[in-house]
Parts: sequence; C-alpha cells; structure tokens
Amino acid sequence: MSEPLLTFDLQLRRQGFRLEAEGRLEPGITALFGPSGCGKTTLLRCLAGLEKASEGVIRHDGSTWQTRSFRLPAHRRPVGLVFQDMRLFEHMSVAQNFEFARRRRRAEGPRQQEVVEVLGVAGLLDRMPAALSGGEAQRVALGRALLAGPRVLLMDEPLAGLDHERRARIMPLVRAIPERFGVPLLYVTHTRQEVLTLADRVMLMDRGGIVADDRVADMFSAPACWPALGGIEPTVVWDARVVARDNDWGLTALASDAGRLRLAGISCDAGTRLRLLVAARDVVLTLEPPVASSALNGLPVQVESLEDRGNGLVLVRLTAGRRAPLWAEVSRQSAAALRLAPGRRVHALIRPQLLGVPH
Ligand SMILES: Nc1ncnc2c1ncn2[C@@H]1O[C@H](COP(=O)(O)OP(=O)(O)OP(=O)(O)O)[C@@H](O)[C@H]1O
Repeated sequence: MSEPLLTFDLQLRRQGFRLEAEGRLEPGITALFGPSGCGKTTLLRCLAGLEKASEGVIRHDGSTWQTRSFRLPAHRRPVGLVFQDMRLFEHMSVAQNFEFARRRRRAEGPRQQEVVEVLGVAGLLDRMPAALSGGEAQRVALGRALLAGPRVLLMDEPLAGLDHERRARIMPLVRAIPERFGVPLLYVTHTRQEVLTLADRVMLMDRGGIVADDRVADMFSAPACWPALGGIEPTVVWDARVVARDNDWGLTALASDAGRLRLAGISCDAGTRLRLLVAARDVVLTLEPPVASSALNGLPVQVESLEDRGNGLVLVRLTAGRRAPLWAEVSRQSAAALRLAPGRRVHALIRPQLLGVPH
C-alpha cells in the first residue's frame, strides 16, 4: 500500500457536537460521506487551519501542521479549498484570478497552460466572474485552487449547485486531478453517485468520527456498510480495465478480478479503467453454463453463504474469479431447486451497470 500523505487526529467541541476524527488521506480521490451535521465541513475546516478551537495533530508528508503546542496558520498550509459557493474575486477577470493564485504560491505548482487545458477554460480568461455560468465558475474556481500549488485539495460539495449535465461534464475533470497534478483530494459529497463515479476511497463519517475508511469497491460490497451508505440494496462494485474492442459486434472486452466481461454500447481505448456495479437482482444463477442466452456475461461462481430474507427471497453470497464478491437474490424455491449451499459451484449470468467516469 502507498504511504499516507496526510494524517490527522483532531478534536473539537461545540455545543451539541463533538469532533473526534482520526484518519489519513491516501493518494487519489477520497470521498468524505456521511449524514448531514456529522462534521464533514468542520473536518475540512480543521485541516485547512480555519477552526481555531480545534485541538490535536496534523502531519503532512514529513512536516507538522498542528500539534498540541503548535499551529501552522491557514495561509501557510499548502491546501487548496473549493466550496460550492466558490468565492472568485468578483472585481478581477478569470486571468487575474489565476494570476493572483500563482503569486500566492510558496512552492512549485502546475503550469497555467496545463490547468487551462485540463479544465477547458481557455475561452473564459478575459471574462469577469459575474459573466460565468455556474459550471464555468466552478471550473475556474478549481483552476484557481490548483494554480496556488496545493499539496492537498479539499472540496466541499463543489458540484452541489449544478444540474446533472454540468456535473457530468465536470466530474471527469475532477477525476483527472490527482494523477495529472499529483494532488490527493478529499471530497465531501452527499451523493452516492458521486462517490461511485469519482472516488478511489470512501471515508465514512458519523457523529463527529471517522467510522470506516476503505476502497470504494470494498466498501460498497460489504453488507456492514450498506446502512451507512444510505441503505443500498445488495450490490458489488468491480473495477475493470478495457482489454480489447470487437468492432464487428460493437463489444468491449474488460478484465476484472471477477473474470473477463463484455459490454455493449461503450467506446473506450484499451487500458481505460472503468468501474462497474452489479446489483443482486441483476444476477441469475444456473447449474450449467448457458448454451443459448442473450446475456453477454456468464461467470463460474462459488456459493459462500445464504441468508433467508424471510420474504420468500434468499440472498446468496458468491465469489467469482480471483475472489471477487458477488450477491444474487433468488427465490427460496430456486435456491432449493439449485440445491444452493456453501461450496457449491454454479454459473451466474450478470448484467453490470457502467458507472460514469473512467477510473
Ligand atoms: N459555525 C457554527 N457554529 C456552531 N455550530 C456549528 C457551526 N457550523 C456547524 N455547526 C454544527 O457543527 C456540527 C457539524 O457541522 P458540519 O457543517 O461540519 O456538518 P456536515 O457533515 O458538513 O453537514 P452537512 O452535510 O449538512 O453540510 C453540526 O451539529 C452543526 O450544526
């Protein structure tokens, strides 16, 4: 596993609320997810040095930002902040906003040309903030944060004010940041879809504490986490990589821990990383590999355990390929007919859903 870049062990007391959060930020995008009022924004503010009453320790890549006796002021922490309300300087053009950020730099930062190109804002440089749409302003805010040369980017529901289409356009840009600029991102969101499409990891927060921190695929596949993720139905998330295109049939072949898969209706280059979601109700079990079926994806699987849901349905935990988890929901009658029991090998026909942004 890669070295953590940022570690924290923080406490803060307010009337009716107590933050006691310990964790670490890994490279890539970490979604900070949890119910309203659990302390997500407060944690971001503590990391940025904006909560004077916070106590505890923050270390970043060999340097110390905070201990019991020392506190690096907010303006000296190499942190970029992007909020929903993005606070561009209204009296400066986009180019001047960028220039201001570049002058604030204390260390190396990305080239403006690269940031402008990645965020697609070349045509906006002469505009004033008041003349930008919500999506444009958010891209400019992101550019400004990047040009200040942050070592950690903290984003608090940056896309919450945007409609679905604008979000969908900005998400791949956000997704590209850690790799392109070498900056890890802590991203507060209320939206499960954003967690699934954007994040490498999820930090689950509840009542002021970090209650779980894991890879998205592991978190979403674990029943113990389903209530905290908003009561999702049994589901697994698999990360996969495009290995080939079959242009005759318009199919894309993917490699995943579960085995080889094929998807229709997408067009991606070999090597593109994708994320798939497979809901238990989109899995059909058969004793033999299907001879004739319209399902594109059939995998040999092994039964791990069964849970009678009490409503005529049985939830079956399976493993596929290199121990990729899979859930199937079948009727009690089907479970009996297939003689499902731990260790039994059967076949699963699955219908994976592709999640928005390449990973
Ligand atoms: N300025 C403030 N003064 C006093 N209490 C505050 C202040 N800001 C937030 N709180 C309280 O601190 C707790 C944590 O708030 P915080 O905004 O960090 O939660 P959150 O998880 O970000 O919520 P949301 O998802 O609704 O944005 C809540 O109980 C909130 O009411």
